[in-house]
Amino acid sequence: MTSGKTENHHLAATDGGTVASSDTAAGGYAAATAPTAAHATDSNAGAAGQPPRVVHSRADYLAALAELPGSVGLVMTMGALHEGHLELVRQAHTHADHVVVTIFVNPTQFAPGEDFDAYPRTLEADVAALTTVGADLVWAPAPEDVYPEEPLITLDPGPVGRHLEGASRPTHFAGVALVVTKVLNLTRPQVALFGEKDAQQLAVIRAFVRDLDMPVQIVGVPIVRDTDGVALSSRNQYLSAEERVSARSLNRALRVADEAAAAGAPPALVIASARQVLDAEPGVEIDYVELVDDHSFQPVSAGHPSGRVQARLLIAARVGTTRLIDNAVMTVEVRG
Ligand SMILES: Nc1ncnc2c1ncn2[C@@H]1O[C@H](COP(=O)(O)OP(=O)(O)OP(=O)(O)O)[C@@H](O)[C@H]1O
Ligand SMILES: CC(C)(CO)[C@@H](O)C(=O)[O-]
Ligand code: BAL
Repeated sequence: MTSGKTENHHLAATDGGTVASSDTAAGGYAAATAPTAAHATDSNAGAAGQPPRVVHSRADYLAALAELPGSVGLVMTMGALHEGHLELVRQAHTHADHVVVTIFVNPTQFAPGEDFDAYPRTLEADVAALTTVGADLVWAPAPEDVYPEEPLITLDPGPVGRHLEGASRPTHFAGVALVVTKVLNLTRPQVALFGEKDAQQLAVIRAFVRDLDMPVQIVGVPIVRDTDGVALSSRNQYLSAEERVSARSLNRALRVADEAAAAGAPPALVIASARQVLDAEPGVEIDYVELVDDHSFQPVSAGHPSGRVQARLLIAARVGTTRLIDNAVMTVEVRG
């Protein structure tokens, strides 16, 4: 887990934190090698500049995994890859001998009326982007490869997953937990990496892995932001130019809240300071602004033991019709 200080570097738009210039990795890599099913069998397999092997069926995936000697680092994505995803892949290389990336828009985590159909599907560009950072294997399954039979089991994400995203999207984390558990069981990686942009998802996955004694190390990767401070997200593609400017208010709200926290503001005022920024932004409608204890992921509210708390401020807001999330860690002073 990163410290508040480190995380705050990722809040600023141009402060030397991890920044990227585009929401799609694809644009910059248009000329790179097209996807190939041919297996790179030489010793450079998985190295930057080498196209990854791409498989689709479950059987081909299991067979390809069996050909990878040594440890595996897993990066699960829904595709439409950007620098945030590529950073997960880069970090995966530092944790394991081989990097496996899954690209799958998982239907079970979308509720009716959400953007499952509209979600961008850009496999060719994704594979080109992965070639620039290197990956050994890409699994891009169809729904029937992941769910050959209608699942009978529903996973309950528990208290970590019931509020915030879990309240706004009540079936979401059950779907995430299901697909993550299935892919971890099929892949059996030593390490799996997830982004802190989806901080609650990461907390839910950590809880599952801990409570079910799943033999994998979960690594969280700090948020990668664009040069204007907006957290990279595949859904940023939905924004108009005007909405994109409004979207900057999420990061701005986090920074203002962080300053309030650093000045000793109590939790309610930290939250209010962020709300004020978002309320003032035309075209932005708040879903939630909440401060949670970064360990328990429960709200830092009245009754929380007093002292300095490593907290995480989480925002979900609609910018036009696009729902965006963002968050940052900050140290908050709680007085009894
Ligand atoms: N800006 C980012 N910084 C760090 N990690 C990220 C970032 N964006 C996505 N990730 C991580 O990449 C993994 C795959 O995420 P996903 O494919 O849903 O991308 P996304 O950009 O979050 O898409 P969406 O727009 O649907 O939220 C997740 O672990 C997610 O947290
Ligand atoms: C973890 C994940 C790939 C599961 O579908 C998805 O929720 C995502 O992209 O964050
Ligand atoms: N990265 C989050 C996946 C989702 O919103 O479904």
